[in-house]
Parts: sequence; C-alpha cells; structure tokens
Amino acid sequence: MSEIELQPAITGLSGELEVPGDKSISHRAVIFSSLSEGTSTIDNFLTGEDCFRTVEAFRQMGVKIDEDGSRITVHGKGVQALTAPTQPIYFGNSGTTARLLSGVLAALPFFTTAYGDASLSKRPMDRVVVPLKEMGAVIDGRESASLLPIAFSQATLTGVRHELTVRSAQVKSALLLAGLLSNGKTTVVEKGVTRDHTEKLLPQYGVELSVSGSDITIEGGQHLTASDLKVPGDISSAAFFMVAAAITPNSQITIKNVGLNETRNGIVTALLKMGAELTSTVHTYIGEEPVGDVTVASSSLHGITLEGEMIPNIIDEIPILALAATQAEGTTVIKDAKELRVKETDRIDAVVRNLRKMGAEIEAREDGMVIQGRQTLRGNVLDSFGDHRIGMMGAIASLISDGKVVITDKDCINISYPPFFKHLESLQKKKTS
Ligand SMILES: O=C(O)C1=C[C@@H](OP(=O)(O)O)[C@@H](O)[C@H](O)C1
Ligand SMILES: C=C(OP(=O)(O)O)C(=O)O
Repeated sequence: MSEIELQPAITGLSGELEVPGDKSISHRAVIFSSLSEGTSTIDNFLTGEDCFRTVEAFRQMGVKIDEDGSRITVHGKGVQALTAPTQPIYFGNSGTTARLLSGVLAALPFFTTAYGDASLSKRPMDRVVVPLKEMGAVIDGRESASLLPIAFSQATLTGVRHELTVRSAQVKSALLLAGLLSNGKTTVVEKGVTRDHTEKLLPQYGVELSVSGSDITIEGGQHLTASDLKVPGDISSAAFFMVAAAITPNSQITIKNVGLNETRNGIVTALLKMGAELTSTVHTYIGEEPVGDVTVASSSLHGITLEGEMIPNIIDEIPILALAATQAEGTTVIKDAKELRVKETDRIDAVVRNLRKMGAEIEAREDGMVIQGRQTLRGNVLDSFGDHRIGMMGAIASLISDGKVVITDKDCINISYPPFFKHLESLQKKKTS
C-alpha cells in the first residue's frame, strides 16, 4: 500500500495550472485513430493508467502506437487490418475501456477475451452486452456475461434501434461504435443527455452521424481517416482544484485550457449555484470541443440540491462536490445518482465513510446523500478504496482540516491524474514561520 501523509501548513492557494488531458477524449482518440487508416498524432494525451489500457488493447490487435511523453502517435491501418490478440486483453480499472471496447470487439471478425481488476470485475457489463446481443453479437462471460471476464466470438452485427435504459455515455458510445462496424443503420435513443465527445469527435475521422433530439443515428461500414488532435484539459481533474480554491481561505487560482463542453461543465454550474467566486471563459475550440480558463477564489458557499438531468453532467465530480458541501452554509441534497454505487467503488458509501471519519454530518441515501454544512473537518486516516476520485477528495480535504490526513493507497490517483500531488503542492502558499 502506498500511503501519503498530508498536513499542509498554508496561508492559501494561488497560481495557474494546466490539468492533464481529458480522460474521455483520450480514450476516444486512441480508439478512433486505431480504427483509422493513416497516422494520427494525439497531443496532451492523458498518460493515466486507464487510457493506457485502451492503448495496450489496440497494440494487442496489431496497431503500432508510439509514446513520447503526452504525445502518442497511432499508426492505423484500418479496421480490416486489426488482428486477433493471442492473449486476453486487460481492461484494468477502466470502465470506459471495458464498455467502449466491447462495442468494437463484439463486431470484429475474431475471438477475443478480456478481464479487469478486482474493482472492474464487480461493475455491470450487461448494460452493453444485452443491447450488443440484439445486434447479433456472440458474447459469453461470468454470470451470463453481466460481469468480466468476458469473451467475444466472431459475429456479423446488424444495426438496430436502441432505447437506452441507463443514462450512460459509455453505453451510448459502445453502441455507436458497434453500429459503425455493423451492417445497416443503428440508432441510439438516449434516456437523458450524457457527455457527447463521441458524437463530436467521430466526424473529425470522416464518420457521418446524425443527432436529432435524443436520437443518434450512424450508418455501418464507414471508413475512418486519421486525424490529429490536441486533447483539452480534463474538467473532471480540474474540479478538484476548483473546489480546493473555493473552500480554502485566502485563495485564487486559474485553471487554463480546460475542456468546457456543455455536457461536462456541470461542476461550474453547481459551484456557481452554491455561490462560488468563479468565472469561466471559453477562448478556443478544438474541433467541436470548447476550451477555456476557469478562475476560482475563496467563496462563501451555500447548500443546494443536485438532481435529475444535471447528474450525468457531474457524475464524476460528486465526491468533490460533497466535500464542498461540508463547507457550505445549510443543507446539500444529492439525488438520482444511484450510478455512483457502480463506479470504481461504491462512491456514496466511500464519500460518506471518509467525510464522517473527518467529523462531517453526512447521510447516505440509496441514490445520493444529504450533507450538512458548515463543518470543521478533522484529520484522519482515509481509505481511497482503490478509487482515484475518492483519494483526490481526501487530499483536497487535507487543505482545510485540523490535523493530519493520511491517504492509504495514493497510487490509484495515477489512474486519471498522475501529476496530482505535484500540482497540489505547486498551488500552496506556505506559512513562513
Ligand atoms: O464515456 C465516458 O468517457 C465516461 C462516462 C461516465 O460513465 P457512464 O457512462 O457509465 O456514466 C463517466 O463516469 C466515466 O468516467 C467516463
Ligand atoms: C467512473 C470513472 O471512470 P471509468 O468508468 O472509466 O472507470 C471515473 O473516471 O470517475
């Protein structure tokens, strides 16, 4: 176990920061580049463990992928050139790899098996397996292929109309990818708006798709052409420092060049609703993705209700928003977020346990939590439960807590944010005496 002790003696946070590349876009860029013909260069690629699971999977299928820091170069030869892996593919801790690649592997003309780590092996796969089988996929696995390990047999898929029963960008993207590699037309009808990076990025690789209300339609058999991309900063990583600045007295920070896609920027909306001193400005577009700067200063926050359509937009930010809520006047209620129970860990349970250990008044609900503010937090030993976002929430809590915070298993943070502790350190204004 890789433990870290945090007891920062600081007077506040200040400075500018660029967070690493967006995880969702990095995964998609590798997948689309690997299916393309030609060489694609991806800059500001997230060098987190999850994205390397996607890279390794395509290497196992014969795609040459070079690494040079956060630049990766994918030498695609098209879908037809992919070859059968001789070993099982390891999805590691990455739900995005598992779900999106299921859509690809189900449609490829060879046999593949795949497995994950202990956490991913508990996460539901039936949400992609059931609709893929409706397209003709032949998938076997543990508990009727609702859990990893899983095996994909050679099959020819036919496009169908899917009415999604979960609000999940991973499921939507898996089915669009399967549709792209199928015969005929596939329509995915979303249950609610989820992150739309797949829809925004596929056209850059020459793929046509149409979006009409909640229907997204794609024709099978289209060829992908290589495309270069610079990945915007990850707003889900930036969220930790936005909250850090809002809850730490005497602070002001700017996060530069961060993705501000409107299906992802709910953290900005939520913090503004809580009364945060925050400005966010879009200054460029990378393809269809808006990119900008976010400045946050110490704020007098108040509690709010987070529910409904908003939830998919802030799904990965709820742990850090829960910490913000402990510092907000009044009550914060989080509802309609049952999905948190099937992330890297049960995030409702993990957040409640850790914040309670620090003295917060917080109650778990089946689909969310209720948090009372403003609470003084005390240092304690916190378990990350192997979940990067739970580990980072604990580290940010150390900025405002009385006494030392110990995070057990800090290494899981490398899943999405390898330079997290370096960045945390760089923003701290140290007490001089
Ligand atoms: O599509 C994606 O890149 C992701 C979608 C979300 O998961 P769900 O689609 O399961 O909600 C999110 O939690 C995950 O971190 C990344
Ligand atoms: C849920 C997450 O990722 P994934 O589903 O890809 O494991 C996350 O990054 O918070």
